[in-house]
Amino acid sequence: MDKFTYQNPTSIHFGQGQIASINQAIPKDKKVLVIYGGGSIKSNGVYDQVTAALDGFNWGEFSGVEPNPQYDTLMKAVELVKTEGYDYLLAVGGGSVVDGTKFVAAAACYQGEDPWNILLKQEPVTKVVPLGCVLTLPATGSESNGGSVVSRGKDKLFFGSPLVKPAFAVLDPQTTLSLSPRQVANGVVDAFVHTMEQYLTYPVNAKVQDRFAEGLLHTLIEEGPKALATPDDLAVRANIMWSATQALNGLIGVGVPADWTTHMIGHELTGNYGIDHARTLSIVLPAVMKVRRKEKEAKLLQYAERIFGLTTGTADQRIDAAIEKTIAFFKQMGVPTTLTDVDLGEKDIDVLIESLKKHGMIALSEHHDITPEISRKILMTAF
Ligand SMILES: NC(=O)c1ccc[n+]([C@@H]2O[C@H](COP(=O)([O-])OP(=O)(O)OC[C@H]3O[C@@H](n4cnc5c(N)ncnc54)[C@H](O)[C@@H]3O)[C@@H](O)[C@H]2O)c1
Repeated sequence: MDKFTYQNPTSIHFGQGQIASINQAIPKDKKVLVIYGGGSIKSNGVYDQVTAALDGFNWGEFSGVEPNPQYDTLMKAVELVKTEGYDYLLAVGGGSVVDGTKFVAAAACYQGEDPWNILLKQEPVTKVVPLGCVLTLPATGSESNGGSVVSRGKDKLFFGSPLVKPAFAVLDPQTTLSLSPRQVANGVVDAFVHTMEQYLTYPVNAKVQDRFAEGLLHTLIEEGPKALATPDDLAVRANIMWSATQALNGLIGVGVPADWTTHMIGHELTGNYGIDHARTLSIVLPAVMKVRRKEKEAKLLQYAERIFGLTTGTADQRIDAAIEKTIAFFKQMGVPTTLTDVDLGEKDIDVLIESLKKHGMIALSEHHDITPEISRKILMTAF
């Protein structure tokens, strides 16, 4: 196991009715800006619960943060924070709203030339407006990590800072009951791929992280299809919600290598073609598993045995079967697993490779050896 320092400062308020706890979680002297998306929180009762919990606070609101939050929209919120003197941000929504709020938190305190450089040039974040969140879509883990993904035109870029980890996150599974089957499936697949990207590398004798990751994979494989078949089952939603948080709150990733190739190629698919984030991952991950089967052999065999009980046949046969079972799980969740499924052809690959190069994604993987040519091979394998 590699050495690490781990701290997760986000207080989690989990369970039905926990939105009320934001009344105690935010300091009373703060002026709070509630940031949300297209308004689903107004039809599912979440907005009413949030406003009730903010009784007695000085607060305002900013709506309209899009899926794959857009820089120009977020900069309007930054302006509002500065002109109105908000000193606390409350994100209410899915990963896009939480990510967008993290950027607002950092950009509102940014002293440099252009806040886009936080993403483009990875300029360090030194000060932020504090933030908390009410999560309505279990998927990204953004509710208790320091990551954020923001889009500007076709550029979809990532920044990370411990300073933007939310101070608290409310996770009430009840809020997820209004999600469409598509968004439920996307969330399960996103959490599954986060786990895989921190697990499917090479062994470093990190038994706790491995078995924790395997527990999350088992849970998502068991509960994901149930969430589609019995959409009112709150117990299923609770298990998915907690899995998604644990998949990317840093815990399974400490002391082990990670391979974010699937996410980085996936961002180009969303940036260029608008494909839902999770649906890019279900297309790219099986191809990464196929192309990198030698580099990942030991962990692929462990995955085959511990997740799918595959113990007979040659190593190659077990790996093939594990990849097929992964694809079958994605198909069960109703997400695409090939570029053909989303109507892309070979001509689109040049566009994607150029975007990867433009964004500096030229040395991906746990070995930093996935060049644009290997990314091309991965994409060609994804048909
Ligand atoms: N910060 C991270 O660590 C991290 C990790 C992975 C992905 N991401 C990013 O997060 C974004 C995706 O976030 P997401 O998957 O949570 O989806 P999302 O926030 O984009 O939401 C998807 C859709 O679901 C709707 N929605 C949300 N909650 C709802 C509810 N309870 N009922 C009905 N509709 C609801 C939203 O309005 C939106 O239309 C992408 O930009 C992705 O790149 C971030």
